[in-house]
Amino acid sequence: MSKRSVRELDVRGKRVLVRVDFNVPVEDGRVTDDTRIARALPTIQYLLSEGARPILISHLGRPKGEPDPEYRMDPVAERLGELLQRPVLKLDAAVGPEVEAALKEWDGEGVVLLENSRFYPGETKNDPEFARQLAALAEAYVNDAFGAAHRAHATTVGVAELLPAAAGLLMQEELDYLSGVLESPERPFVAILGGAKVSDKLGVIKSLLDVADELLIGGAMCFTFFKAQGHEVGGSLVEDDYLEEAKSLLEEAGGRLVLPVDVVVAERFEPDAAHRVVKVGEIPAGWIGLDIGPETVERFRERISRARTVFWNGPMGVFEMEAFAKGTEGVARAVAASGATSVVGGGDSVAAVRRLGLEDQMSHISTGGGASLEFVEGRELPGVAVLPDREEG
Ligand SMILES: Nc1ncnc2c1ncn2[C@@H]1O[C@H](COP(=O)(O)OP(=O)(O)O)[C@@H](O)[C@H]1O
Ligand SMILES: O=C(OP(=O)(O)O)[C@H](O)COP(=O)(O)O
Ligand SMILES: [Mg+2]
Repeated sequence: MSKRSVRELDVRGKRVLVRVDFNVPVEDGRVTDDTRIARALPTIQYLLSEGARPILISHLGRPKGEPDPEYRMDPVAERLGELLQRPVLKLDAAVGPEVEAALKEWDGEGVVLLENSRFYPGETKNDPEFARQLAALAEAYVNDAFGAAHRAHATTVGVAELLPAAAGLLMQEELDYLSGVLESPERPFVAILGGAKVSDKLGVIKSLLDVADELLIGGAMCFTFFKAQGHEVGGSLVEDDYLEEAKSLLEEAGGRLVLPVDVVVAERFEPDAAHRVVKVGEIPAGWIGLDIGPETVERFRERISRARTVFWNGPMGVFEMEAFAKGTEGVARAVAASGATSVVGGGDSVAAVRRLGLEDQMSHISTGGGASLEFVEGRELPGVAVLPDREEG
C-alpha cells in the first residue's frame, strides 16, 4: 500500500514541518558523513520550489531528554547550508515561545532547522503535549526520516496525527526499493549484522532468520553469543538479558547463523591501544573485542561471494579507528565484488562504505540501519503506518 506523497499535499505558501534523519556522525564539530543530509535534499528542494516554508526537525545521537552541548544541531546546519546553497536559520530550541517568535520574524528565505528533538523528554515518550507544541509550528507535516521510522516518537508519530501528513521523497524511495527487493529475493539471501546497538538489534535476529538463508554476525553483536556459549568475552559489549535467547537461537538456527571464529581484541577502547588477533575462546579477561579477525573475514567472504541477495547493517568492528577497521573493510569489499543485489543500510555502515569509496558498487544505500532491518524482517514501521494511504484514482 503506498502512502500519500508530499507531491499530493497542499503546501504552497505554507509552513511545513519536515521530520528528517540528520543523525550523522560528527567529529570535532564537523559532519564526517553527510549522506543523510544529501539524501533529504530532493524533498527540501521540492518544497522550496512549490513555495512552501520548510521547518526541519531531527534527532542527533542519544542525549537524555535535556539540552546537551555535544549534540547541538549546529554542525548539521552548517553542512546543510553548504549542500543546499540557501540560508539555514538554525534555532536553539525546537518548541516554545522563542521558536514561535523566531518563526514569526523569519523572512521565509531558505529553511529553518530546529534544535535536536531529543533535548526534550517528550520526544521518545511520544508525549501528546510535545507533539501538540510541534504541530503548532506548522500547517502540514512531511516525514522524510526513513532512518527513524522504526521509532514511535513525537516527531515521527505524534505530530503526524495532528497535521495533514505525507511521506517525503526519500521515504518513498526507500520503501519502494526495499519492498521490491523483498518481494521475491534471489537466493541465497545472506544477511550481515553488526554494529553497536546490540539490545535493539538482537531482537530481530529470529525473524531475520525466517527471511534470509544465512545470517553472518560481527560487530559488538557477536559477544552476547560467545558468552552464551560459555566463552570468556572480557570487557566486550554484552547484552546479559539476552543470553538464554541467544542460546536457543544458536540451537534452532544451526549452521545458518554464522559467528566469527577469531576476533581482534584490545587492552582499551582507544585508537592506539595494544591489540592482537585471538581465536574465539581465547579472549583474555579484561580485553575488549573490537573487530572480527582475518580468518572470519575469509569465511564471510566465501559465503558473500555465493549470495544472490545481500542485506548488510552494522559495521564489523570499530571502523572509526584504523586498527579495528579491517573486518568492515573486508566485508565491504566482498559485498562490492559479489554479483548479488546488495543493500547496505545504517548511518555508520554507509559512512564506512563511503570512506572506502565503494558506495557506487552497492545496489542500494539505505539511510536506515535499524529501520531497514525491521522492514526486512517484515515489521510495520510506526512512522510509516501513521501516514495516510494514497487515495486511488
Ligand atoms: N565490537 C564492537 N564494540 C564496540 N562497538 C562496535 C563494535 N563493532 C562495531 N562497533 C560500533 O558500532 C557502531 C555502529 O553501530 P550501529 O549504529 O548499530 O550501525 P549502523 O549505523 O550502521 O546501523 C560504530 O560506531 C562502530 O564503532
Ligand atoms: O542512526 C540511526 O539508526 P542506525 O544507527 O541503525 O542507522 C537512526 O537515526 C535512529 O537512531 P536511534 O537508534 O538512536 O533511534
Ligand atoms: Mg548508527
